[in-house]
Amino acid sequence: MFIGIQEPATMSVHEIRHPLVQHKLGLLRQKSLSTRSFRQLTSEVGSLLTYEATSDLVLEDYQVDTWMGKAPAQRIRGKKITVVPILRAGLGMLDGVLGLIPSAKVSVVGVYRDETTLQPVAYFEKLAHDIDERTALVIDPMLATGGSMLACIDMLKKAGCTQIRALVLVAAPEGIRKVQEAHPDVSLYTASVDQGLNEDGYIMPGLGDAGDKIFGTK
Ligand SMILES: O=P(O)(O)OC[C@H]1O[C@H](OP(=O)(O)OP(=O)(O)O)[C@H](O)[C@@H]1O
Ligand SMILES: O=c1cc[nH]c(=O)[nH]1
Ligand SMILES: [Mg+2]
Repeated sequence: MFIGIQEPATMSVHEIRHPLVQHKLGLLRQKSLSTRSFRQLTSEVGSLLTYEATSDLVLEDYQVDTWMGKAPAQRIRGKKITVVPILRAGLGMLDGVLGLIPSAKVSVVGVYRDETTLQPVAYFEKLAHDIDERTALVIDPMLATGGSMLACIDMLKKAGCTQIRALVLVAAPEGIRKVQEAHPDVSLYTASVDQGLNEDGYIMPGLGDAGDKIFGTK
């Protein structure tokens, strides 16, 4: 029997208004931020989004042996999670997510957005062999047009994965709509639903090019 998180029939969008998340998001938006600080904050917000996205994991009761004998305790039932970073920028959130779920399997997906057409180009896929039994937490700092997230979800579903949650630092309404229409069963956790996209497909105000900021490539 699959024991995981039960997904609602329609896509739910969770904008996490927690003060720590909003404070860190403000810092991430600063124009002059070092690669080191951007990387650190991306990981921290990734961790806080994970905390929210796992708040309905199913618990089971058990007895723990303590210093004074048996005592009632609870543990997560199943523990079947795979984290799915979308290369490259998704790697920036991975440490933070694994900090809270250290034993999760990691399924890596490579997708980049063609700079001219804005269309997603899938180039890598290495998924947990039992992904059909796992809840997937897809991580990517940016949901812009939604093309990259859609390409990733398509890969996961093709491999038999039925429980998918997307964790992004910032989301554009255009991308949310696209994912919502194609995959209403996928829930989204984000620090901010931003204003929208500019003519180059960048999120406004967004974070700029997250991949370049995490890896220091521009
Ligand atoms: O919603 P979309 O319009 O598809 O855009 C979002 C994608 O763009 C960025 O990746 P990018 O293509 O820059 O690749 P990188 O992470 O390797 O820099 C970002 O990390 C998302 O994956
Ligand atoms: O605003 C955006 C859009 C796509 N990719 C980014 O890194 N930033
Ligand atoms: Mg990039």
